[in-house]
Amino acid sequence: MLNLENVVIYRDDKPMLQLSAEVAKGEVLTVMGPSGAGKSTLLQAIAGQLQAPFSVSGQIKINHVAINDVSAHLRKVGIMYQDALLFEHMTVGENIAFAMPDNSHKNKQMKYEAINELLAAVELDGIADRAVNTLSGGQQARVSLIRTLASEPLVVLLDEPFSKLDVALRSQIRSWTFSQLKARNIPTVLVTHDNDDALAAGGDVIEII
Ligand SMILES: Nc1ncnc2c1ncn2[C@@H]1O[C@H](COP(=O)(O)OP(=O)(O)OP(=O)(O)O)[C@@H](O)[C@H]1O
Repeated sequence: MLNLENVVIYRDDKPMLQLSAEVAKGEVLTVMGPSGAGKSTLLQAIAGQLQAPFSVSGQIKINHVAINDVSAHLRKVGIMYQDALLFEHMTVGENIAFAMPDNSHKNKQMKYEAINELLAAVELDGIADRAVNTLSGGQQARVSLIRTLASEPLVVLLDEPFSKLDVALRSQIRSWTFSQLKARNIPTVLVTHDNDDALAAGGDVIEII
């Protein structure tokens, strides 16, 4: 569960955005609002990655624990952006393996079986050994999703992750993404300008101004 309790984000010490919300496991909170309102900055705050000139007050809690009380590498927040941001010089399998927690599998064989299972869930069976730069945009988007899930996040933040995909692919990858997040009971915050994204997410929508 993700709780945002009286969260206020400041830019140069001036309040820019205020928000309280609760996102249950498997639910998606959609945040909409005009360009520049501070949506991406809010995601940075939830990830505990806020940098000057921004600051935050209030409480951000993941499973009832304030993020400030957890060191950065243990926060387990997965973020997806509009670019897949994969490591171009690695294979698909290496990209996913890199995201997996060190202790997630007993040996390499089990790790690769898990990777293939994840890839199969988005109809990408058998591409673990392909170089990332030989994949189409839609395939890269799916690998990016799988890589995020492989990191076993407690919370996922989606910053316009579908906006560069063409219309047909967009709705398919969107439904894959939401069904995978729901199946894993992951609370998710989606930032988007697209009403169809918000509808597909199926959860509460907050409009910030
Ligand atoms: N490093 C920075 N220093 C100062 N101001 C910044 C910095 N980064 C972003 N901003 C400003 O802070 C405000 C919030 O930016 P943010 O990217 O969070 O908005 P957004 O709602 O996500 O916008 P968009 O919908 O266009 O992505 C904007 O006015 C932006 O110009």
